[in-house]
Amino acid sequence: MSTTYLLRGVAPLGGDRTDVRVEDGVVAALGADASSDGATVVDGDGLVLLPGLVDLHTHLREPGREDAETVASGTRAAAAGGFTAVHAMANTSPTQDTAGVVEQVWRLGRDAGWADVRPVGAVTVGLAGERLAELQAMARSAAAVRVFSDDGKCVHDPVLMRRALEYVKAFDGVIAQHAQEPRLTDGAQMHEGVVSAELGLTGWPAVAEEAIIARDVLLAEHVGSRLHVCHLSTAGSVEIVRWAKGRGIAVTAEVTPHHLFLTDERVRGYDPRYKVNPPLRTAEDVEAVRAGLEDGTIDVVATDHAPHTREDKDCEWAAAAFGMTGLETALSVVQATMVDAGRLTWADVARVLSSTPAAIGRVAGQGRPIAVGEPANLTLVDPAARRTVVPAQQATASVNSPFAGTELPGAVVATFLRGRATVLDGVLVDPAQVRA
Ligand SMILES: NC(=O)N[C@@H](CC(=O)O)C(=O)O
Ligand SMILES: [Zn+2]
Ligand SMILES: [Zn+2]
Repeated sequence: MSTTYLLRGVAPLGGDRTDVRVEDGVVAALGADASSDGATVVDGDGLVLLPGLVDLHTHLREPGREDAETVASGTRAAAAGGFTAVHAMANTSPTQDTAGVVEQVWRLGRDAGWADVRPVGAVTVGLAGERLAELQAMARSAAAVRVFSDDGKCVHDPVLMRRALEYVKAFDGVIAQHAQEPRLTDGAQMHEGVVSAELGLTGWPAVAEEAIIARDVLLAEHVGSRLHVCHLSTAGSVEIVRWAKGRGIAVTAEVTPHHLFLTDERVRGYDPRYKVNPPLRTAEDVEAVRAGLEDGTIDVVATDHAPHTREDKDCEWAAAAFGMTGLETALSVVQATMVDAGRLTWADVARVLSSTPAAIGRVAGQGRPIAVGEPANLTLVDPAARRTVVPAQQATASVNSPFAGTELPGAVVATFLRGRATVLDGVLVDPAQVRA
């Protein structure tokens, strides 16, 4: 029998305080109807209750790079960050380009029990950009793939991109594009601008991202399919997506926490923790992505949690891998940059970090309203908490956080996956112990 919880005096979506009873995996009662009989009481004084967070863009690294992360360690990090579902990116080894591999990842997630794992299927075989992977077989597999991406690589061949967009319509899928024209980013090490010129590093121009997004929204319009833009990072990209939405094109876009917070000025110290794809941009770009998230042009915040081993990160700038961890700091960064700045409400946070990513990924039972009878996928947050990020204390198996040593607002007090606590009193609760 599962534990029953009474969340006392919590503020759903930051609104009025109420009691919430969690029983048998669902929200069983609200307000005066929510009795504490037989329940473990959680004091919710000052706490905001959100639907469990859903990440559209997570690298779990298994199979292939279990030295950087596993499905178990990555989903543990997800639970610690308040997530109840993650989309596991396809750039594993072997690539998630067959029904067999996506089912393996889905099963590892189910067995670990920390969060729902929705594998992303590769668009092309081996991410090579040459021929389409078995999209339909992945969609029809137990993993029920709906999001397809060659993330890390761009589907740069327009004919292949057109075919992929056409093909996924049959099973309500979406192509999530890593928008990067490869010929314009050959050997690029950071954002192309004033700082790259001063440092003498090969630059990565904004147009390399914007040209692909412009092409893809037109392709999506032409074939009448859904397009999702991964980790959009420039002011020009925001403008193109705003234009496309105005035209009625079915495009959605995500921004990462790090692109909401950090600029290319960080690269001056040559610390590879700040090396990421797409690169950290300018202060003007940061303001544009914040404004885009505020006005709804950008639909989603997605972590692009990209764990790397010390060997792959602790080296000279040019040799270091691209990527930063993010699952355990995402909510705090969104609070710092958007909520505390008065640009998003907690209800907006629920939209950009839960209901909209769940809708884009067609994730059943996640991102739902906090209402009686709904699955109890919930996150309880203390917005008044402050903490300094210490990567070695995080649940992720890697330490490449760009926020190490930074003080951030907010803390996850509890996470519930279908009524079972994966985090309680700010401490991870091992699913294996609950089952035993
Ligand atoms: N974001 C990154 O810098 N790296 C990602 C790939 C990606 O998201 O493009 C990775 O897999 O390490
Ligand atoms: Zn990417
Ligand atoms: Zn990625």
